[in-house]
Amino acid sequence: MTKPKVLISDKMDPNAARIFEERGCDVDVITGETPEQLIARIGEYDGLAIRSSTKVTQAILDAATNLKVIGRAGIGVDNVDIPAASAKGVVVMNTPFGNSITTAEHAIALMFALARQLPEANAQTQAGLWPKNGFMGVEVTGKTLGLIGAGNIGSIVASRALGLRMKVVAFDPFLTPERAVEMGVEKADLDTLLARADFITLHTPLTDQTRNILSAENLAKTKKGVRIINCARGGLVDEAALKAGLDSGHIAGAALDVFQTEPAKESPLFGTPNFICTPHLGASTTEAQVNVALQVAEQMADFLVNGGVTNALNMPSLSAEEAPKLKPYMKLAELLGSMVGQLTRDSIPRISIHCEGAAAELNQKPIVAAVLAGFLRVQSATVNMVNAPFLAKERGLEVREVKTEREGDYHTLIRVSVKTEAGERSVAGTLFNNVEPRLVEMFGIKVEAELAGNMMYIVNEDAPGFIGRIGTLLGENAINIGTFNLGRREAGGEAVLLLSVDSPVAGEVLDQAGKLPGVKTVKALAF
Ligand SMILES: NC(=O)c1ccc[n+]([C@@H]2O[C@H](COP(=O)([O-])OP(=O)(O)OC[C@H]3O[C@@H](n4cnc5c(N)ncnc54)[C@H](O)[C@@H]3O)[C@@H](O)[C@H]2O)c1
Ligand SMILES: O=C(O)[C@H](O)COP(=O)(O)O
Repeated sequence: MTKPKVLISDKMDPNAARIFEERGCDVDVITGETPEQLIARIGEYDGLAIRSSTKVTQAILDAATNLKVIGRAGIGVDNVDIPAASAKGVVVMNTPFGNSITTAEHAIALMFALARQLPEANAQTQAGLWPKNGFMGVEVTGKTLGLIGAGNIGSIVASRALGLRMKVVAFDPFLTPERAVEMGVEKADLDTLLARADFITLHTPLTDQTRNILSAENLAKTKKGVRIINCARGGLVDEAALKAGLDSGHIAGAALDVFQTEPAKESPLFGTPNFICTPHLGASTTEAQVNVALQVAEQMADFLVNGGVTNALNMPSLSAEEAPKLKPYMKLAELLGSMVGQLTRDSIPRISIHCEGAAAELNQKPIVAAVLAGFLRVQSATVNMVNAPFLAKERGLEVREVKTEREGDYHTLIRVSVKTEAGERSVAGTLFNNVEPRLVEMFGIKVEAELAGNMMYIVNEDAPGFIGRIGTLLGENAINIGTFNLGRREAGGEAVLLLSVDSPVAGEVLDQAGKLPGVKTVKALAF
C-alpha cells in the first residue's frame, strides 16, 4: 500500500514531521510558499498541515485533487474555506485545546503590560531616560474584567483573573447560568459588561455575530479609562474607533495580538500612546507549539492510516478504537445506501437509517454519513462521508435515524428505507463473522447476497424456466455469472434475482432481459 503523503506548509514544531513519519506517512515541510506555488504542489498530497499563515482557499482546494484532510495546528480555522472543503469531501480538523493555556497567559501578560505600561517603561529606561515619574500604573486587584467569550481560553483567563482577585463579568450567549456559577463569573449582557469593565478581553471566534463586536458605538459605551485586550481575532475590534478612543483619552490602553489584516506591517495604531501589540504571538510558547504539532500529526495520521476522526469541524468524530470496529459497518452502510440510490429513480424526500442489535450500540453518525455517501454517489461521483450530510441537507433530503438495541433475526442489522411515490421501500444487511457485509432483505423479500462488482437486479413472476432463460441470454452475450441469489415472497409470487456478473451488462442485454416472459424490472448495479 502506498503511504499517504502530507505537506506541512507553515512553520511547525519538528515533532509534527517526526510523528507523521513514525505513523506511516511521507511528509514534506515546505513553508512560506505563495498561493500559486501551493496550487502547483497541492495535487500530490493526501494531507495538509497548517497554522494560520496558509490560507486554504477555494482555488487551492480546486487544485487539491488527492487531498483528504486539512489539519490546523491550533484553534482558529478562519483561514480555511470550510464550506469549500466540505463540498469537496475534505475533512478539516483543529487542535482545540493545545494552545489555550498559552493564549490565556498571553492575554493576562498583556493586561499587566497595559496596567503598568511595561513596553514603554522598558524602552525609555533602556534609552537612558530613567523615567521614574512618568509611569503611574493601576492595580488589577479588585478591578472588573469583562470577558467577551467564555469558552476554552476565556474560562482559563477567568480562572487566572479570579486568582488575581479581580471580579469577572462574562458576556457569552452560549454560557449557561450553571457554567457561569461553576466558573465563578457573573453572566451579563454586553451593555452591562461594557458599562462595568475596567479591562475588557476578547475570546470569541470571528463570526458574522462577533465581527466588530467592539464597534465605535460599543466602545462609546465603555467606562472612561477602560483597557482593552484582543488575543482572539482581528476584526473583533474596530481599529479606527480604537485609535480615536485612545487619542481622546476615553480608552486608557489597548493591547492587540491580532489585527484585521495580517501580517500588520503598518497601522494607524502604531505609535499611539498606550497602545501595545504583538505579532499574533498568542500561541507562541514551546509548550503550546509542541502540543499542537503532536496533536495535529497524530490526528491526521490516525485519519489517513486508520480512518480515525478526532476534532473534525465538518465530520462526526470517530475514535481510533472505534474506527476498526465501525469500518465493516460503514462498508455495509455505504453498500446499502448505494443499492437504494441505484434502485430508486424518483426524487426521494426522506431516508431512514435503522440500526438494530449490535449496530445500535455503535456511534451512529459515521454509519449515517456512510449510507448517505453511498446513496448520493449515484448523483455525484465526488460524494464521500464528509460532504454527503451537507449535500443531503442542500437537496432537502430528510434523514431519520432510528436504533433498536434488541436483536431481531440477526445479531446486527442496518436497514435503509426510503420514502418513494410507491411508498416506503427498504433494504437491510448484516455482517457475517462481524466483518463481511451481506444483503439479507430487499423490499420485504429475504435474500442473501454479497454486494460487489457488477450485478443485475431482476424482479419477475416466480415461474418455471425463468432461471434457464436468463442464464441462456447472458451466456449468448458472453456474460459470465458469478453468483446467483434468489428470493421470493411466496411460491408463484414476486421473485427477486440478484446476479453477480464478471462484466458490465450492456443496455441492449438489459432490454432483452426486460422482454423475457414474467420480467417486471431489470437493472444493472455496480458496487
Ligand atoms: N492569538 C492567538 O494566537 C490565538 C491562539 C488561540 C486561539 N485564538 C483565538 O481565540 C478565540 C477563542 O478560542 P477558544 O479556544 O476559547 O474558543 P472556544 O470555541 O472554546 O470559545 C469561544 C467562545 O466564544 C463564544 N461566542 C460565540 N459567539 C459569541 C458571541 N456572539 N458573543 C460572545 N461570545 C460568543 C462561544 O460561546 C464560546 O464560548 C478563537 O478566535 C481562536 O481562534 C487566538
Ligand atoms: O487560533 C489559533 O490557534 C491561533 O491564532 C494561533 O495561530 P498560529 O498557529 O498561527 O500561531
